[in-house]
Amino acid sequence: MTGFVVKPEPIEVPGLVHLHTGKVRELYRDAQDRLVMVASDRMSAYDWVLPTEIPDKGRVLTQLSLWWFDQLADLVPNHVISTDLPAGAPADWEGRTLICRRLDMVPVEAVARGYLTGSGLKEYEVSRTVCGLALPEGLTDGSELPAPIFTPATKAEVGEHDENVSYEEVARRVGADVAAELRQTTLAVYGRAREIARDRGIILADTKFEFGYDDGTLILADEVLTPDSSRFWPADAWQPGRSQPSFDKQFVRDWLTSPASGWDHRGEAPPPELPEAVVAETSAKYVEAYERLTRMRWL
Ligand SMILES: N#Cc1c(N)ncnc1-c1cnn(Cc2cccc(F)c2)c1
Repeated sequence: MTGFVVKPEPIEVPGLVHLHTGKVRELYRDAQDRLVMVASDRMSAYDWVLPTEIPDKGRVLTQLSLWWFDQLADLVPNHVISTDLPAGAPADWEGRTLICRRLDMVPVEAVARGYLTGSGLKEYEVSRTVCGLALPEGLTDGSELPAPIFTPATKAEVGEHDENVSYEEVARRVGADVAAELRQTTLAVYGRAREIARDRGIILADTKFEFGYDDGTLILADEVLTPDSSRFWPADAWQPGRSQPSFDKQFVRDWLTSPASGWDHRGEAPPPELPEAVVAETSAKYVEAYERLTRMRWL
């Protein structure tokens, strides 16, 4: 259950209709029936939206997503129309706002995994499968899979975990043709992205895409290949058999699980505010992810 310590009130902007408050993003619709996606500086960890924001996180991850959309444009079209600020929007939305085509969304979280961890590991430990796909014996937390797999999930209610489903269940829900196109495109995009990341010393362990259709064409939507939608691991610290250090969340996880926080992440109490040092280190990690992946300086 992803909880908010304090659920944010959406900002009212003339001409925009607020549609949804996500864990770390807001969704609006404009007068031209386009979507306006605004990335906040909120961060989630241990199924909570933390009370402390991470400076510049929303802007860094939006610019990273735009860079990935560009890297992938030959594989799949995307939903971004522009990054122009809607009239009357707050100035601090600059750089973290995407104006997007409104699509007929496929109600499936299109997940690709190249490594075994998280919910996939949990299923594997019971059944030696993930989403019903048989995997070899002997795999452990962080193991590289023999080949990347498509492991779809159904979108959970706000605050709940997505539920892994089989490919056959996806085909039952959206039809065989859409299921096949979803799997093929997800694995092609993951394959390209994992190579780009690996060339930069970063393992893209897994990632979640959202797709929609526009006039019969499959379109890549949402945000893509950010540390919020993906697991990024520093390649030089990869060691199967244990939980891998997260590229962006490790400082926060380490502090929240240390005696210094006075918090039990398995309990019901909301998490405490983060110390300034942890905030600064985490903000720097998002900038580092941007600079290493894009090979551009974050100015
Ligand atoms: N992307 C996209 C999209 C599109 N291009 N067309 C129609 N619907 C969506 C859409 C609907 N929900 N979401 C998830 C979402 C994203 C961002 C913030 C949130 F709060 C929630 C995406």
